Amino acid sequence: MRVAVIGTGYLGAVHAAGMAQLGFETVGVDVDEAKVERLQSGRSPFYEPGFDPILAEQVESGRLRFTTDFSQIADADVVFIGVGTPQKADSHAADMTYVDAAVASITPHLKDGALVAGKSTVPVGTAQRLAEYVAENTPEGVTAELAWNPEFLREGFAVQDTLHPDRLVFGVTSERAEKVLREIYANTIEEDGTPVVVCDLPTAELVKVAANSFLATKISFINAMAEICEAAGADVTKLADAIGHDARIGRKFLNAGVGFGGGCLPKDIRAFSARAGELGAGHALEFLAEVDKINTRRREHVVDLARVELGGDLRGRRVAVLGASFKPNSDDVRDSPALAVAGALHLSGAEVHVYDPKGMENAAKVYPTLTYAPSAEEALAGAELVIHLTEWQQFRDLDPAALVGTVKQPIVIDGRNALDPELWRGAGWTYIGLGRP
Ligand SMILES: NC(=O)c1ccc[n+]([C@@H]2O[C@H](COP(=O)([O-])OP(=O)(O)OC[C@H]3O[C@@H](n4cnc5c(N)ncnc54)[C@H](O)[C@@H]3O)[C@@H](O)[C@H]2O)c1
Ligand SMILES: O=c1ccn([C@@H]2O[C@H](COP(=O)(O)OP(=O)(O)O[C@H]3O[C@H](CO)[C@@H](O)[C@H](O)[C@H]3O)[C@@H](O)[C@H]2O)c(=O)[nH]1
Repeated sequence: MRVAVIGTGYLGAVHAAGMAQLGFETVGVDVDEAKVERLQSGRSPFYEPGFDPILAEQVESGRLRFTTDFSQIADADVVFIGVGTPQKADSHAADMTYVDAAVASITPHLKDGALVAGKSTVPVGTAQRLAEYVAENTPEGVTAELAWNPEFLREGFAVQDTLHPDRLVFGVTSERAEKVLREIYANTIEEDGTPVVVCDLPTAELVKVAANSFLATKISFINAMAEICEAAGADVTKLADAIGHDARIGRKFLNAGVGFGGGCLPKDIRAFSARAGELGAGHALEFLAEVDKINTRRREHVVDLARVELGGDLRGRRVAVLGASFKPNSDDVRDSPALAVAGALHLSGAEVHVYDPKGMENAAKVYPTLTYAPSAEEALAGAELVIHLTEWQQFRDLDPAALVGTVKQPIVIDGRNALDPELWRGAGWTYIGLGRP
């Protein structure tokens, strides 16, 4: 079988390389010429652990190629759609222009029997609408079908999650579509025993936003507990350990701190709520507005803490921010809590020096007025306050004893509760965790 992947961002590029790695001849199509050129030369346009070698190897083998020419999908048996669905500029809803444009661009080139498999995260009802569009607009004599196959990969683990997902969801309208998808994913289904959930189109679309809503709710739940712990003088990390031992709750996604960000969780809960409203079921998801509010409050809380630690006025105060990407092992700064905090401090007049191992190039595009330091040590030099906001291993490994003499004032706010309080306090620092005494 031959595969095409439309949209070669974080999802699509890794999916395309994964498909090639599984032995399928694969073409990745994107409208971004620079991105396509870079990918075609075997170099990744973004940082994702383990991706570069697979990309280089598959492009080199000739099994994987990238183009801006949509007619190159003409021999594809399966065409995956992985273009962006960002939040609209003027509302909480998802911007569907990219998905609609991608489907309009491939439809004239689809071959008879092709399966279009949507992977982008979309408002429920999109798949049915696109299925009708494809059925009505394929060339004379061509019958093509549409399925929805949502993607659950995590950035930082994208390669592993693409090749060995926890589960597969096939939203289909025919046995044939299910059979094609089972063939595509035969490797993981047979070797890993990956569970497959076969369902209708709207259920497949909803599984994706339901999963992200649950994850976001879990994080905001523990951050709400952090607020209570702060008020009561309790420790949210111990609380999370204790409730997490209950297998029904589980410890994962109970790390309290500055909250969730990224190109998925924040915009997905908002788009889901907006769509529920359109369906007349907005009341069912009112709690997601609270989840969002708790999350935003965490960022504000860190800025407030910084202001208090610096005596009430941030103007002219030198602050080191460790972290720019929305999570470690990624260069993605979309809706990054670290950058939101750094930006707010800067707007309040602080002199902010940011360091991140991989996210600084992207950060500088979004926040060009912040100062970017070439190393963590240089960000810290002369700082009156250090704020740790993205828990890269490199930051966990910092030696507080070696750094204590380089700052003007040894105070650290650990916005991820990931540094060792005893170690930092033992080295002479004032350590402030979130939701911890
Ligand atoms: N990033 C993730 O971890 C992840 C995981 C699961 C699902 N998703 C979902 O997958 C989708 C893509 O996310 P992403 O993070 O890869 O986004 P991204 O912004 O990194 O990539 C999107 C790509 O689509 C391209 N594009 C836009 N319009 C196009 C068109 N008409 N034709 C061809 N290409 C076009 C863009 O140039 C860009 O390269 C979103 O719906 C997102 O919610 C993302
Ligand atoms: O206990 C936790 C866990 C995560 N986070 C934060 O939550 C955000 C999202 O983290 P994560 O979910 O690991 O990253 P993503 O790569 O955005 O992945 C999510 O979004 C993707 C896109 O939809 C889905 O495919 C994934 O399954 C889903 O986990 C990040 O800012 C994390 O710092 C916390 O604050 N506390």
